[in-house]
Amino acid sequence: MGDASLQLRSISIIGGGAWGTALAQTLSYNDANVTLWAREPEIVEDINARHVNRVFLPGVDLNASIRATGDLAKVATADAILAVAPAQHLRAVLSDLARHLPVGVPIVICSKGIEQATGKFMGDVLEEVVPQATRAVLSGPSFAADVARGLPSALTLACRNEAVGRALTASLSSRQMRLYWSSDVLGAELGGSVKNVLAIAAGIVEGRGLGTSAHAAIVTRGFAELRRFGDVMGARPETLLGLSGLGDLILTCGSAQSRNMSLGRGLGEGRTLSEILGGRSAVTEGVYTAAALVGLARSKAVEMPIAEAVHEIIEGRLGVDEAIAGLMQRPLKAED
Ligand SMILES: NC(=O)C1=CN([C@@H]2O[C@H](COP(=O)(O)OP(=O)(O)OC[C@H]3O[C@@H](n4cnc5c(N)ncnc54)[C@H](O)[C@@H]3O)[C@@H](O)[C@H]2O)C=CC1
Ligand SMILES: O=C(CO)COP(=O)(O)O
Repeated sequence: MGDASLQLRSISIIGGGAWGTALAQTLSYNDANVTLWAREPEIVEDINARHVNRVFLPGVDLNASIRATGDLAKVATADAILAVAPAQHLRAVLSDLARHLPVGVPIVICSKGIEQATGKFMGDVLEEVVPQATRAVLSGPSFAADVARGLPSALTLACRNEAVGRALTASLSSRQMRLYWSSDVLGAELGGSVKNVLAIAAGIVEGRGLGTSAHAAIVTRGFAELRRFGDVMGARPETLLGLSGLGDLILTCGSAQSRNMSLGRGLGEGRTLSEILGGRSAVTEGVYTAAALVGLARSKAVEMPIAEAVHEIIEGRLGVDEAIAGLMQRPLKAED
């Protein structure tokens, strides 16, 4: 599959967190030079000198061919760029990168979130900041630690330009990471953003000891919210039912390996948000996306009671038990 003329010989990854590092690791075994941009000089040093990222991906020996840099100009000339900074910082990083970029370079959004200040998805942020780029999204069920260890995974690669999309799918797939091409860019990034908020709810249910029946209920009704929101936003139903939607929801809600799920679990156990966030350096996207998601849903008159409850708990306006009682006592209605 793919257009040989678009074969990627060099790939740059913007973001030296767990996911950027895991992607660098898996792609370094394909036939491409991989360069990772990290914001922290100690991570650049760790990767170049010791082939590890002890802060964000401890315990993984990285391929010595991966080069790291703190200079955005050095990563701008690659055949494709993977953008993996946290959602609330992506605009700033892309703005710094923009002036170094050639026209038409494919930029693949791998971050999952909605910008709080604007309510925009990352693809829209990219289009605003780097209008000359070809936009793509890589999303699906994939814990960085699994991918970095070479365990099998399957993800969606979305790009409206079919030739570029198929070329990216071919070049970024590996024996361990199987990609499926889609032209639904918004649908592919919507699932990954919304599931982080829903995973906090699933974690709360677990932390509160509400049982596996309640867990199944929250994931299923959460998916109903994701689908309702996706329909109104213009995502395709098959995308929402695919890897980037239902697939990532199942993964993230079902494992405490998820930062979002484990944060919810902590809240359910009675810990405060600041206690939980104070003890971690990793980004927990759902905490920041919840407000943006609820704002967008309200503006489009989409009912999302679970996302609303998560938002109210995060804002400190609602207790966990009140939120659960509120969800259980909503007026009875047809299942949709
Ligand atoms: N970790 C995972 O398993 C996966 C993560 N993702 C997504 O990838 C994105 C990045 O997450 P991770 O790599 O896990 O991050 P991480 O939690 O491992 O590391 C935090 C990252 O945030 C960066 N950062 C902190 N402050 C910043 C600032 N002011 N400006 C720019 N960058 C800043 C750090 O440099 C570091 O790269 C997120 O949107 C996440 O949802 C997607 C799939 C899997
Ligand atoms: O997006 C992810 C898996 O697909 C990672 O989820 P967390 O950010 O909740 O750890």
